[in-house]
Amino acid sequence: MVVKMVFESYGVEKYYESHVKSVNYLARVMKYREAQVEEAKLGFVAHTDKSFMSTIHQTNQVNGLEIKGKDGQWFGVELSPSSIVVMAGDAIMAWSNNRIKSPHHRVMMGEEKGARYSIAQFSFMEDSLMVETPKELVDEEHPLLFNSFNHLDYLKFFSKEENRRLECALKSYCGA
Ligand SMILES: O=C(O)CCC(=O)C(=O)O
Ligand SMILES: [Fe+2]
Repeated sequence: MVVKMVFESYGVEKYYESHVKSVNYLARVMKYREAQVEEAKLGFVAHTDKSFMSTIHQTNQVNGLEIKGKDGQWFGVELSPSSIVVMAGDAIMAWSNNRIKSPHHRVMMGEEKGARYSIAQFSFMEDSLMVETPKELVDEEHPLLFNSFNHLDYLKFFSKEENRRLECALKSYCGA
């Protein structure tokens, strides 16, 4: 639904049908233990998602998700039991020619409130297709910033130890 709105808002809804037909989904259930000592608060290291789009649903009342804002400051998100976070991944950042940014996020755990549970779903483009910026999103003011790429090959690139520490893996992988 959100992806459809994004396609419509950029006037490229004609690509939406073929897009939804060519994404696969991966779901992951997470349990984060409460921090045992002051230093051990990091539940999930800061990262950007490598997906096209992600959704995160926290299944209990223990918050911990933090997002890095444009100003570089981290802020925590308080999630109600019914809320679903929609997070842009690296692939939609490339697709949108950098209009939509994939934010850095992490999970920080406190010591008191007990374990945190969440379910995340990630969408990925099928192997036979490329993540490609629609030509409508490229013009003189917005030159093409990312070359088209195979999504699974990008995941393989990122899974290599030496590429995990890159400041922006996407730019290193397919920056134009
Ligand atoms: O559990 C969360 O809130 C975030 C999980 C996450 O960022 C991820 O799995 O990529
Ligand atoms: Fe994530």
